[in-house]
Amino acid sequence: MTDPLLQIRGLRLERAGRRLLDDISLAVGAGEIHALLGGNGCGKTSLAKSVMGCDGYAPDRGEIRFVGQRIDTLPLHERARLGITMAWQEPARFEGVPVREFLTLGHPEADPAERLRRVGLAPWRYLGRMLDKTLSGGERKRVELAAVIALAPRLALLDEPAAGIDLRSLDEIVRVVRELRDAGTAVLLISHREEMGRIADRASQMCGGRIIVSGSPQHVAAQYREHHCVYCDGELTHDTQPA
Ligand SMILES: Nc1ncnc2c1ncn2[C@@H]1O[C@H](COP(=O)(O)OP(=O)(O)OP(=O)(O)O)[C@@H](O)[C@H]1O
Repeated sequence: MTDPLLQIRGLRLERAGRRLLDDISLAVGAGEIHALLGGNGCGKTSLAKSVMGCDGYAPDRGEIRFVGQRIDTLPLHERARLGITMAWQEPARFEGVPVREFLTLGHPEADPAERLRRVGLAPWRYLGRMLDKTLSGGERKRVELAAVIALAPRLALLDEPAAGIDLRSLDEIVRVVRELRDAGTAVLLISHREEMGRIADRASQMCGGRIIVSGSPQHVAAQYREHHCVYCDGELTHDTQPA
């Protein structure tokens, strides 16, 4: 890969005496889907939050570069301005916001109906709804993806876009993620579902805060299925080692 859009080197994150991220190195190219697979609690979301610049996730070691520029000390809003966006695993922060408003945040001139159509949702059915528990999981994921697409980000961090959704919705989400990639967005696709790895151009598997294998999606998915982790034996995270 020439000149990756996102380049992470030697990233370490320690919190509450635990090493949540341990020597993470990862590169994602422009217009590439990179799947980050791993079981519960292995550090996928923590890594995404470090890249996005969320409060409390500044790395203790290592660097994050975006288009060659160090971004690990920039605040979240500056990273967003550079074109990085994240779809949250738990979009609780937008609970109760009208769908129409959610899809035009910061862009009052935008057409929310067109945004819904792009993710296969009928505008007449959803524009009057709220982002709350009356939306099904799959509907909510699609509304969330519609908001990401609308931003046309250079890098989208998608945290479990397929969590809790049915097979039909999964097909829709796969289609939308591919469209995002085809429009030039680099995607870091976080999932614990092996089949999401298959839609990627490259993949990595995390375990215990480390990346234990990177390569072709087929290779990583096969490894993930077998879960041959050389670093841990079912431990969720590695305790911080004394210096
Ligand atoms: N700020 C924090 N302070 C202490 N521990 C944290 C913090 N953030 C995350 N953790 C812990 O770090 C580990 C990794 O969490 P993370 O959310 O990154 O995992 P994940 O791979 O995304 O898991 P899942 O698939 O279950 O969402 C978990 O054990 C979690 O409890």
